[in-house]
Amino acid sequence: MFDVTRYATAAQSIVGAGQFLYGRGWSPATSSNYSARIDSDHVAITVSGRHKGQLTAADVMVVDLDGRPVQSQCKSSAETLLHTVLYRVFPEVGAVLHTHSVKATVLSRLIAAGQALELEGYELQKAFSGVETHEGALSIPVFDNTQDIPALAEDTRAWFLDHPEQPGYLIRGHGLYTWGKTMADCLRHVEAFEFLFECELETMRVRP
Ligand SMILES: CSCCC(=O)C(=O)COP(=O)(O)O
Ligand SMILES: [Zn+2]
Repeated sequence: MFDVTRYATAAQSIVGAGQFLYGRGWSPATSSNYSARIDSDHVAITVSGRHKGQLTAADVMVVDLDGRPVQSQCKSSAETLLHTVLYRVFPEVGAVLHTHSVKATVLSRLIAAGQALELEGYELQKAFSGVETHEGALSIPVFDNTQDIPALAEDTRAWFLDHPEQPGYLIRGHGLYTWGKTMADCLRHVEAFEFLFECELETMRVRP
């Protein structure tokens, strides 16, 4: 059982996130999925296939941390396990956002297999929770795209148990996953990533 008021608050934060992210062009054509924690065992998450710029509370459902629907006949996001694994690894996380921007998609295809996206020397790194200086390096892993979501969820679980300080990851040719204590933190992380992706792509353009 979950608290209905907490569910309604989580659903509203997801609807608002969709309006913002779709408006920025980062969640086109029904892509992306969003979630917000309700309590230690339940997460509100987008129903699969919904238009993220036109979400209402009816497009948000509840799953448990194994990704099973709770009091819903809907099908949750095809990538539900990529969300629930993060809520298990990081008990303090309150929101997870997955986006499909052009820059995340293109940049992820330019990173060689087995390499991470290294972000270093940018003042905007401080937009990530817990980062106090531009002098550190962020190492954003790029996982190969796959339709085997349980296997990808397990890969991300293993990687982030070892690297809990990293704020997100890319899936090659697919998109970005990031998270935060609150939905506001998580939205700030998406924005920061998008700025940094643009900087990296622009650097490659002027200095190939
Ligand atoms: C049209 S995008 C293909 C699926 C995807 O990658 C995505 O993010 C949306 O899937 P969902 O099941 O969450 O709607
Ligand atoms: Zn996706």
